[in-house]
Amino acid sequence: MPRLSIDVGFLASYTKLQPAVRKAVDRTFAKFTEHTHAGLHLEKLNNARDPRIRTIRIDQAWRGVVLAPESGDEYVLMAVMHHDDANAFATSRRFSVNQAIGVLEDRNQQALDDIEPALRTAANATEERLFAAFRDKELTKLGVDADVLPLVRLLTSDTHLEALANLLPDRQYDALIGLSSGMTVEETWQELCAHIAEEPPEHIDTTDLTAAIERTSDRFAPISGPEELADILKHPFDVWRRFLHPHQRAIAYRPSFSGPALVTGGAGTGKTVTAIHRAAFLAKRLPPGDGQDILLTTYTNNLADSLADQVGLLLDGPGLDRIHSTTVNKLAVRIVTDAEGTTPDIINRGAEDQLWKSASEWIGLAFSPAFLKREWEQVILAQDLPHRLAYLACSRRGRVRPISQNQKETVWAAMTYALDKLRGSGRRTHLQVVAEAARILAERPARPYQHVLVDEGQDLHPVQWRLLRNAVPSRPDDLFIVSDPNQRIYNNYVSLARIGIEVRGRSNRLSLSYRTTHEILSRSIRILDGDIPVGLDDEPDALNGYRAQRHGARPTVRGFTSWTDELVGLTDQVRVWLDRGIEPHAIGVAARTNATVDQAILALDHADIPCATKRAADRIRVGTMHGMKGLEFRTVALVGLDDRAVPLPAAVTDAAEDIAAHAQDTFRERSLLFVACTRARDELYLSHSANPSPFLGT
Ligand SMILES: Nc1ncnc2c1ncn2[C@@H]1O[C@H](COP(=O)(O)OP(=O)(O)OP(=O)(O)O)[C@@H](O)[C@H]1O
Repeated sequence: MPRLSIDVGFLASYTKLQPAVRKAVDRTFAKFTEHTHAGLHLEKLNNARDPRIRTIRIDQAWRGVVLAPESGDEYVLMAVMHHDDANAFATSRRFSVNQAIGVLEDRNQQALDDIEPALRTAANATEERLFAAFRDKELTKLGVDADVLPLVRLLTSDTHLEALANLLPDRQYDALIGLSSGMTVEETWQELCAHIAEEPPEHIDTTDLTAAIERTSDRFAPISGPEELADILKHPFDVWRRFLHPHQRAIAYRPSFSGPALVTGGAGTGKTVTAIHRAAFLAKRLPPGDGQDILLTTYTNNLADSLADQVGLLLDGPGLDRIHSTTVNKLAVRIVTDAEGTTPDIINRGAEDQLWKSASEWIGLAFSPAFLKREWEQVILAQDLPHRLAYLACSRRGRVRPISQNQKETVWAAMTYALDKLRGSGRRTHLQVVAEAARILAERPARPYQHVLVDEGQDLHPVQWRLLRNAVPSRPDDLFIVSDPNQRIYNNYVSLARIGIEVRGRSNRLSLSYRTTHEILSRSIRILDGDIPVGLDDEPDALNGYRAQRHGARPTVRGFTSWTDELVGLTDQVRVWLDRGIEPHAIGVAARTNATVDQAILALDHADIPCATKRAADRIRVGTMHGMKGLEFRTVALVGLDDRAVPLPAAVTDAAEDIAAHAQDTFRERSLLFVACTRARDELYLSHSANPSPFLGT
């Protein structure tokens, strides 16, 4: 039976069409999936570099370009273009299966033929050869095929190689770039393997298009029938729904993980997308029922809403109502409310800070409010220490500043004072409510969920992990966790193994950023200054292999002599973006503190630029760097990046008080700026007045 696949480039060309042409395209290609294409005329072209490429009439002006087999039944929709462009495209392309890694690739054969004489002339003028150090056998092992090899032997410089960037098959070009930039054959091979989910077989059958298409899931999506085609064409911009990187697909659609699984990867590598696909996959497998069996949870309400929206794009009908998207804190409030019959009264952040201030004063300022709060959250709540003796005996994991037993007595006295006061007010902190919910679930005979999926895992507190652990029975496919320790922006340093969540042997890494450009990524990585955080699996996370395929403008860094001028600079920049046609909601502006955010809003208002702190289609979004977590924009402006604000002195423990906490806090501030920068898809603008943040200098 004929099988149809879509090339991701087809969707890109489809998005540019007028609605009437789109309709004609829909009608034409629906026939393919109905297997009645015998009646469609696939036009063979004279001079085609690949006899399998045909065009198909959409209407008077438009043509589809299709890879159609001479025998066999694998069809690929490649593009839809204006008649002449379609003919030029169709005659110039040639498809092949990469002989090293087995992916399906294409080249601009006509342009390669055209450029060959110039390369030969240049080669005749010199003895130099770019790849003289490599034997044919080595190049062949890296996928360079018999047609490309003679051309490669003519190359004399990097510039000549770069001229072939969009002409050679992508993976063959990548291999050559790897070698020319000084990598060994083995290192280049490792890089190539990043494009496939599994080691390729010993022998690749270069005539097997079906297997090649399956290995190339980031570019080709096989279609099961007319409904699926219609569904894809209804959401042509949401490419992530069907085109997954082979690694994303291998993780999301793995039949089963024998226990909790962890997915790590830098910002924008599609961790959330992978979790959403996994949730949809698990939902479709659930036996019939009417409960919400899958918990999909994340850090903030906004992100939980966006997860729910994305799940809705993947699943409609069965399965969708089985997934409960919420935050851990909201889940806890619901459990406690159900158990106690009333909604818990939660203390706000200002009142909580005041509480620790008064506790610190009560012990004669022997320890600062920040120290006490951290000790309460990171030691007492984290280790679930129920009484004084347990605290005196505990090892204070995660806190490096040593304190004596006498000092522990003082700290405990302050804790007792603060907690008594809190109890007296009838209120609780968020974490206390979460701890209570974890306890309630632990005492119940049954767990409420079949599967729990966690996004932004790096920022959850041990108490929140205990709740999630108690929300699902320990068994295969219980927990699926997504995390990036380089994006940790709260004070939670968790070892999952200590909480009874063992992910060893089930850790997976994603490394290709789909969001941002190479230039923005390089700038953002420099902010981290080479520090390597430890992940939830107790392994250092150096962002190995983290990369972006797209290139774009280098980020702009602007220094001003005053904050007023800096705000004028901001409004000018936003105006330029708007004038270039960037939609307001695709522009993000962020600053380190609420006060600077307020001033940025005032400046934008004053310049008649509509803005809001929440998502709105016709307004640019302004918020704190914390508020940018998990979001993305086409362009991002970060303002107020002075040495007085980034790192924010109030958020960093004094080195004299606790040197380890100081280092942790400083890295957390770096991560915060990293998170904010990596929200940008295409352009990043950074500005400061006075001295720049030290993080910009590295
Ligand atoms: N396979 C894919 N094809 C196309 N786009 C993708 C793919 N995977 C992810 N994306 C897109 O890349 C962007 C980043 O994806 P996602 O939010 O899942 O990354 P993330 O790793 O969770 O990012 P962060 O850690 O910064 O929150 C999104 O716009 C998403 O739609």
